[in-house]
Amino acid sequence: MNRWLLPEDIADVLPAEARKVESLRRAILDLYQSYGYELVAPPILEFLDSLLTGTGSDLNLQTFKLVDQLSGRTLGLRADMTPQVARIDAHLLNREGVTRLCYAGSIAHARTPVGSSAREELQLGAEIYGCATWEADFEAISLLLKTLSVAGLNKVYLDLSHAGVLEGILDGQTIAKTDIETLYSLLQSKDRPRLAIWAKCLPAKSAEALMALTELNGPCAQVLANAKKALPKHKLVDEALAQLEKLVCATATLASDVELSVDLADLRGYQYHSGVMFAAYVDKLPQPIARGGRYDHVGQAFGRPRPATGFSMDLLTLANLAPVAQRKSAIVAPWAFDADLAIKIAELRNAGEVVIQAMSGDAVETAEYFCDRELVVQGGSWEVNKK
Ligand SMILES: N[C@@H](Cc1c[nH]c[nH+]1)C(=O)O
Repeated sequence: MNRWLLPEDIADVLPAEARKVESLRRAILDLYQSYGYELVAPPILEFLDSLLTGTGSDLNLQTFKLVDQLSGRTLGLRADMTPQVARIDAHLLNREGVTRLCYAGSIAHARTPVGSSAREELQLGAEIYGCATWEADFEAISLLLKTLSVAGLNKVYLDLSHAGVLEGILDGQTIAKTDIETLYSLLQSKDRPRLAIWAKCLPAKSAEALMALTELNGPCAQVLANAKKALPKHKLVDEALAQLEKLVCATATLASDVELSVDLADLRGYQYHSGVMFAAYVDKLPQPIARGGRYDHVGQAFGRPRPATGFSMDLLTLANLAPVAQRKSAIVAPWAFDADLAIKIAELRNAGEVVIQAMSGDAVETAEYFCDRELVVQGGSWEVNKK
């Protein structure tokens, strides 16, 4: 076996792509800064019980585990930074007002996520804590759309959903965790025959509502109007539909090229999501490019209830879809102990040029730069010439 083989669905990021990823990362974090988001950098490893606080079994299954040789305790390699950022807000910052945080860091999945071919991602996201009303969800959605536009992705399909609808329908029923997981996947795949069998144990009204959910998807106004008729009257359901209505109206005023739809059976987020949920899609990618939503219970699990909402995405996937950046042009310089040459190179670099020195006469090989000029001696001084 080749010793340099990498594990399945783990890959290197090579120069031209890495540069694209890095320039996007900088542009997006600068955008978040202009909105007042503060950058945080949680550790890549944590005690497993802390890492999974307030989350569901889906995140547990996605988390790589290892033993800490210092404490003997089990550590988890993060599969999602969002709960870590909630921990920072709840315990380390301890603020009462609205806090906006953003982050960019590596995460790893124990199993390759459906539709993906990578177990490592560069997760980038923004979260708002301390605001329980829809304005925070709206800011998260607006910022998500701006982020995609910074990456050159302007045609976006935004799917909205709400965890409160299902919670309202199932209110008063005791359902085992594993059964709930099956329900999520049946709703996700809109598998009506199997859903009908699954729902047999429920009162007829709840079973009918679950079946109705699989058809409540499509243009927002129509779906929300149908939902009001088809779903049972329940405080949680009514609140969820009212929140979605407000968000849809506000999002429709955004100037970008967004196609909005509602899919009340699409609860594609992690199980910790508790309110409005959204997924953004772009052409040429079957799975969402970004996901987000409300998760008010995570802070509570850390001992300090804090409303929370936000979104995250994989920067590597985003960079892959972003239009190809032009190769930066570069100047090739010889390698020599020459004070004038050193001064000239420093001047050019200070002026923003890329200057690459050729070692011992070898040709410069680079995929990232386009070496279209060279430094040569002309009339006793170093000058830049076209190659
Ligand atoms: N981290 C979540 C998305 C999210 C961010 N903030 C709230 N939700 C995910 O990967 O699905």
